[in-house]
Formats: sequence, structure tokens, C-alpha cells
Amino acid sequence: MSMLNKKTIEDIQVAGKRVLVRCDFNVPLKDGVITDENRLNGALPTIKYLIDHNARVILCSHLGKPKGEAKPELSLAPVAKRLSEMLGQEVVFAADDCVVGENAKKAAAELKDGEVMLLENTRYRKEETKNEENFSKELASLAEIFVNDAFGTAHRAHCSTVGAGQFLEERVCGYLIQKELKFLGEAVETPDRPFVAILGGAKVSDKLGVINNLLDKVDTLIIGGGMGYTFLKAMGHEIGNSLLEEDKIEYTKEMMAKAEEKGVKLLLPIDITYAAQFGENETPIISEGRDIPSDHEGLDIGPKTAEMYADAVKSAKTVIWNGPMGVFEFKNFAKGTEAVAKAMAETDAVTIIGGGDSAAAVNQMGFGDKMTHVSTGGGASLEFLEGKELPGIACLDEK
Ligand SMILES: Nc1ncnc2c1ncn2[C@@H]1O[C@H](COP(=O)(O)OP(=O)(O)OP(=O)(O)O)[C@@H](O)[C@H]1O
Ligand SMILES: O=C(O)[C@H](O)COP(=O)(O)O
Repeated sequence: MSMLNKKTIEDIQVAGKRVLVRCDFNVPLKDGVITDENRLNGALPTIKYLIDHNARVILCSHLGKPKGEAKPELSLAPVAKRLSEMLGQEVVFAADDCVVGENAKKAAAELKDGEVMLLENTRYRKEETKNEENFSKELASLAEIFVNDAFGTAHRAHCSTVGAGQFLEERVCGYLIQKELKFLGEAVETPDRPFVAILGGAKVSDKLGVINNLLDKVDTLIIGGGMGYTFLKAMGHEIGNSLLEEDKIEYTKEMMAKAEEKGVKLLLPIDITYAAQFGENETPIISEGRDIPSDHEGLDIGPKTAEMYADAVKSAKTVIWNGPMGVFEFKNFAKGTEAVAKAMAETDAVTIIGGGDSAAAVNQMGFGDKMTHVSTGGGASLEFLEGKELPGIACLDEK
């Protein structure tokens, strides 16, 4: 999907205008502290542009899944505080449980050129995720222009991502959405080759469309993580108690056939790090080949596989990665994920992390700034890699 035809903040006049900016501030919080700032950093260029161009900036976002209720632990207050520090100017927080209440209306009315405010969690309202008109109109009533810069939420057609814009004068995208589409889009559509994609994570069923779509584009497709065992089972291997999606065995066979037909190299684990059961302190055991004992569970790729995958990364010109190679949350089973992350950090190739858990893993390991691009979108980047249209982008004005 190309998006170069969509209007951006640079295509419109924003001075003196009230601009409703949808960001993705759905950040991980621990005891009220933001533990990964990738999404905040990603939002800054658009906010700064609007400040510098004298717009009156009204930010909004969801956080977690409060399911239509005001849940204090999912308040955006910590985001307002941290953003104020990052911007070096106050971000006024409108603490309304109904999101567009007296505080929000008053703050929006009082905003001066170059000032910024943030609304409360849009999912405090049950209408938000149903894209209901009444809440879209309430949001729209605060502003004149809609800017979507929430790449991570662009796969959701909600009031704050799609609905509100329909009641405003103009709908444009910000810099983060442009940047995400540039990196993800170029990687998929015009990659320097060899182009290698690495997929992992828990389930094949989450990535059916991605596997299928990427097989039309890549030179090598690497599979690891929990989803790998369904492929190994389909090949007739013993996978013990490892994650298995019985009803996806046929699909993995079709995908193996498709890879063969397209001349795509499909790499699957050649050894496995397994344990007696799922657990942080289990002793890791390494298999000889692709089979493990029937009463054990695979929790990571083995060292030979890690080396083979790292070599594939080293010989690539473009690498895109989504989903960990094992249960990376457990130290004993994080080696496969670390090996892939390290190989990607060390290569000169274009390296793209497709959000979600792999982005968290890469940032935790301190490799984030060694990658060409770490996407701020988990589900959104997956849907993009599936070749789907993202509603939060489709709804914006054409140039
Ligand atoms: N062999 C395995 N056995 C069990 N769980 C595994 C295995 N390998 C990976 N996982 C788990 O898969 C989870 C990540 O899977 P998921 O599909 O959510 O990845 P993702 O696509 O990167 O994340 P997101 O959905 O947030 O974008 C991790 O919590 C990891 O522990
Ligand atoms: O974290 C994400 O992937 C986005 O913010 C979307 O969140 P959601 O899956 O709760 O809609």
C-alpha cells in the first residue's frame, strides 16, 4: 500500500488552528512509570512541528483496554507528565473520565498558539472501539483539523482514529505514519536483495496472512518461536508438548509447497532447546536434530539453528523481523532471540523490527538504535505486512 498520495501536516495551514492529533501512547507502564518510550519518541516530530507552526495542539490516544470504563491505572496522566518533560513545555492534561468533558472543553478553548494539551484515555468511552458517531462528534467538536499519527493503532477503525476526522475540515497524516510507511513499505516493495524475513512468536494463526504475503516478496523466510513446531510436526517430527496448532498443519504444508514453487528458501529449526516443562528455571536441553522427547517442550531454537539464522541475516541486504525465536522472557530460553537481534544489530543491511514483542526484546537488549527502524506498531505492522489496507490511513485526505 502506497501512501504517498495522502496529505501530510506540511500540506495544510495549521497556524492558529485547533488540531486534534491521534497518537499511539499505548505504552507499557510499571507502577506508573513508562518502561519503553519508543512510541513517545516517535510522536515528538509531529508535535514539535505543530508547536513550531503555531497550531493549538490537542493530543489524544488510548491506553490498554479499559473497555469503556474510567480505570485510574490506565489514565494517560503519566504520559502528559513525561511528554511535558520531553517537549520542555507544559502538556495540559484534561482529566475527564468522559474524555470530552468540562476540563477538555475549557482547556481546548483556552489553548493559545503553540500550546499543547492531552485528552484522557479515549477507551474510557465505550463508543470509541465501535466507532460510534456521538463520540466521534464530541472529539471533533474540540478542533478544526484531524491529524493521525498513531501508526500503532492505524489498523483499528475507532472514533479517535477514523470517526472524528470525518467531522473536521481536513484529515492529514503526521511524520510517524509517513516514516513507518516509508521503511516498512520500501522494505517490502523495493528491497535491496537478498531480502530475508524472520517470523516467530507464539502462533502460526496470528501470522497466516503475513507468511503468505511475504512468500511472494522475500528470498528467504525464516521461522522460529512457538509457531515453528507446527511446521516441524507437519514434516513428521516429534515435537513433544511444544506449542502446536493442529488445525494449521495443512496450512503450513501449503506454505512449504508455495516456498518451493516460488524458489524461496524456507529455513526451519535444525535443533531445539527444550525442557521438561514450561518454566523460567527449567534446565535447557539441546536436541540432536529436529525431534525432541515426547514428554518435553521446545522453548527456544537450538544453537546450530541460531547460527544458521544469524548467517542468513549476515548475507542479507534487507532483513525484517517479527516475533521472538523462543520464550525470551526466560533467561535460559532467550539465546535464540538474542542471536538474531545481535546479528541484525551488527549488519550493514537495512534492518526493520516489526513492532510488538520483538521490538520490546530488541530495546531491552539495547540494540534498538542499531536497527534501521524499530516499528511502533505491533498489530498494525503485521497487517501492513499482510498487505491489508489500514483504516486509519485510508480515511485521510488525498493530495
Ligand atoms: N517455543 C515457545 N513456546 C512457548 N511460547 C513461545 C515460544 N516461542 C515464543 N514464545 C512466546 O511468544 C510470545 C510472543 O508471541 P507473539 O505472537 O505475541 O509475538 P509478536 O508478534 O512479536 O508480538 P505482538 O503480537 O505483540 O506483535 C512471547 O511471549 C514468547 O514467550
Ligand atoms: O499496542 C498496539 O498494538 C496498539 O496500540 C493497538 O492496541 P490494541 O491492540 O489494544 O487495539
